[in-house]
Amino acid sequence: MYNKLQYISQGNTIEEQLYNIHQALDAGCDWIQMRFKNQTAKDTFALAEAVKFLCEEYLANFIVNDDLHLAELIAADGVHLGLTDMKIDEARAILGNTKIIGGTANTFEDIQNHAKNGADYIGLGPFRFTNTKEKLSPILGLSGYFEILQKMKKNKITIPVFAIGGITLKDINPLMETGIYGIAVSGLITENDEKEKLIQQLNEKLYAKVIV
Ligand SMILES: Cc1ncc(COP(=O)(O)OP(=O)(O)O)c(N)n1
Ligand SMILES: Cc1ncsc1CCOP(=O)(O)O
Ligand SMILES: [Mg+2]
Repeated sequence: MYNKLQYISQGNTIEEQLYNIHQALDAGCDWIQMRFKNQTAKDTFALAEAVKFLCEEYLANFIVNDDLHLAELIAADGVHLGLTDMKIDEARAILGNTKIIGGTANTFEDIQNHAKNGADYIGLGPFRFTNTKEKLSPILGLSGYFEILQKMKKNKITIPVFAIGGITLKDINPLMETGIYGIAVSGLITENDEKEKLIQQLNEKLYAKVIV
């Protein structure tokens, strides 16, 4: 089973990225998604190699945002694909069944398609506005998650759903009550000065028993 907390990396340079990822690993994150936008192929490859090495050292899962070929090249644990990235079934055909493939969703229909096409998990969002990503899809809010998770239940779709977008500690209990599996966060961890304490608090809430 997957960890319930995924850290999405931040940083405009290789050094910033490595610093942030290292801090997250040190503080107890065991699932990293490397998200390094608008960079040269050379720098992205160099960062990916370094992150792979770090994640191996910390026994953490390592997935790459957007770039399936990079994930394949460096033998990452998987890839996260958005609605405008490579299609999930195409990615599955290339990566095989042993790698993790996550897919972004903003609607129930997106989830249906991803589940049918062989995704391992869904990143459903945005929960609320965030500065971390440009061109956000429509904001779902708690009611959006509730509606979509109810439809999943009705249609017996059981793929794990990770909430994403502007999530803070106090959002976790209400979000978990909608039936999500976990969360993917970037700013919350990157910008916190007491990361170890934060991650412990996040995990306590994420792994508390919730009856849905
Ligand atoms: C876990 C998770 N969920 C959603 C996203 C968003 O992916 P995408 O829509 O492709 O946007 P970018 O991250 O590529 O800007 C994600 N990265 N991770
Ligand atoms: C990648 C992505 N996709 C939807 S919101 C988002 C950013 C999440 O980052 P943060 O946790 O800082 O809001
Ligand atoms: Mg993407």
